[in-house]
Amino acid sequence: METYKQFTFEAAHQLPPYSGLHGHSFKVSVHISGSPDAKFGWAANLYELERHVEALRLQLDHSYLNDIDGLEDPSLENIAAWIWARLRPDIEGMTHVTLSRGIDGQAEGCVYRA
Ligand SMILES: Nc1nc2c(c(=O)[nH]1)N=C([C@H](O)[C@H](O)COP(=O)(O)OP(=O)(O)OP(=O)(O)O)CN2
Ligand SMILES: [Zn+2]
Repeated sequence: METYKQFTFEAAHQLPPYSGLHGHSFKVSVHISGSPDAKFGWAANLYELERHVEALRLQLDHSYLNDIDGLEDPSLENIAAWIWARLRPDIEGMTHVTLSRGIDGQAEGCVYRA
C-alpha cells in the first residue's frame, strides 16, 4: 500500500541567470509505502505525518526561498531534495517526494527518489 500527503506553499525565489525575483504556488506530495495496517489498511497514519509536514510548510510558506539554508539555488529539483532530506529522519517508508509549481494542466515539476 502507498499513502500520500500533499501540502501547498506560496514562495518567492530567483534563479540567476534564468529568472529574476518572482513567486509561485508550489504543491508537494509525500509518498509512504508499507504493509497495510491490519485494521485500517493504511501504509502510514496521516495524523503521525501531520506535524512533520506542517513544520516544513510553515518554514516554506510566504518565504523567500533563496534565503533558506540549503536553498540558495531553489530550482524545483533542489527544493524537492531539500524537502526529502528534512522529512527522511522522521518518516519511515517514504519512497518519493513530488514537487510542482503552477496550475494543473500547465504545471512543471519533478520527482525525488532516494
Ligand atoms: N529542470 C528545471 N529547469 C529549470 C528550472 C527548474 O527549477 N528546474 N528553473 C528555471 C528557472 O527558474 C526559469 O527561469 C523558470 O522560471 P519560472 O518563473 O520559475 O518558471 P516559468 O518560466 O515557467 O515561468 P511562468 O511564470 O510559470 O511562465 C529554468 N529551468
Ligand atoms: Zn520560478
